[in-house]
Amino acid sequence: MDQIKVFSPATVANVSCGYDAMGFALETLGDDMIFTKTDSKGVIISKIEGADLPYDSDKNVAGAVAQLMLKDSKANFGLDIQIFKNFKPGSGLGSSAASASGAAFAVNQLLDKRYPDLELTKFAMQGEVVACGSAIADNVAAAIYGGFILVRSNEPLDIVNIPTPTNLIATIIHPQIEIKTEDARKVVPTQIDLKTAISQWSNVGGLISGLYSNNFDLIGRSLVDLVAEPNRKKLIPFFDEVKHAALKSGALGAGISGSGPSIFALSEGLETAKQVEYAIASVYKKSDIDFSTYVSQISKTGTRIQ
Ligand SMILES: Nc1ncnc2c1ncn2[C@@H]1O[C@H](COP(=O)(O)OP(=O)(O)OP(=O)(O)O)[C@@H](O)[C@H]1O
Ligand SMILES: N[C@@H](CCO)C(=O)O
Repeated sequence: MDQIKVFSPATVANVSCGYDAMGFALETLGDDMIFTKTDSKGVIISKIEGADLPYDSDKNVAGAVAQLMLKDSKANFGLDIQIFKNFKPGSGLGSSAASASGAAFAVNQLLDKRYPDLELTKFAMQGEVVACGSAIADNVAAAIYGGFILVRSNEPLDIVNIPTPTNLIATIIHPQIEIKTEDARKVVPTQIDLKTAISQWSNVGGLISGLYSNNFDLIGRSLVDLVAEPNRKKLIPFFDEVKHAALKSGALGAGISGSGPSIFALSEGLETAKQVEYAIASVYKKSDIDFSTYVSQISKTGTRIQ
């Protein structure tokens, strides 16, 4: 195979109670990327559409991940990468993770599937270091594994796929302001008290149990974040109003997607998810902030060949 076209999904990290530990992939939103083998070694980024991003292969996460993998595998070829961004960097929807995971997946295909998903996740995490300075696994693991994932351990890396009810639907609103993950991480406390920690890990247990058992009430009760959301929500205009509108219109729960500014809600069934979309869009319609909304199933497959 000399060329491959891949789709790499947008992802919702944290999912309220699981800061840096949980995430899921969206079915309908993501980036397209084309990878072509070249005779000369090295990685060139020849096209980027949809966002203003570095062409320098050391600074673009896709280029950085591809270089690492070509070096590690002692590949006898180079790469030309084209990136078509369908959602903006700094959105909280894992833009850098989509590029990093897309690169890890595509290069692996061109190497005849040498690496398992866990190793691909480790390579893609190095892309997150380029994007925000931290080797965060939640977005990239969700993109590579698909579905809903738990990062059970960072060292050694241990990713667990959590089954999800098929009629669990995500509604997303993305106000068009940019929040860099690096900045949003600075407002999250590095220490929390035991009472807060107990509530947080109880909710993680409740959410995972609810996903396994199709218990929508339990999923809703568990979508609570006492660690990142109270500190980050001030960065997101109308966050409380959007969350209130989502819950009032039938969502099971709502919270910040990744490091924001996107806000996600989870609902039982497409019809409710669309009502939630209408309700939360109404909040931003009253302001002068541009926004996009998405309604999507949780992607079972994640990053895939187009
Ligand atoms: N291929 C790429 N795609 C997206 N961002 C990239 C890419 N290459 C480099 N970057 C840089 O990564 C930063 C964006 O990453 P950041 O983690 O802040 O946003 P995000 O991935 O949308 O957010 P989140 O992880 O919260 O969902 C920007 O500084 C951007 O220039
Ligand atoms: N877990 C990360 C996701 C953003 O990449 C955060 O919330 O900072």
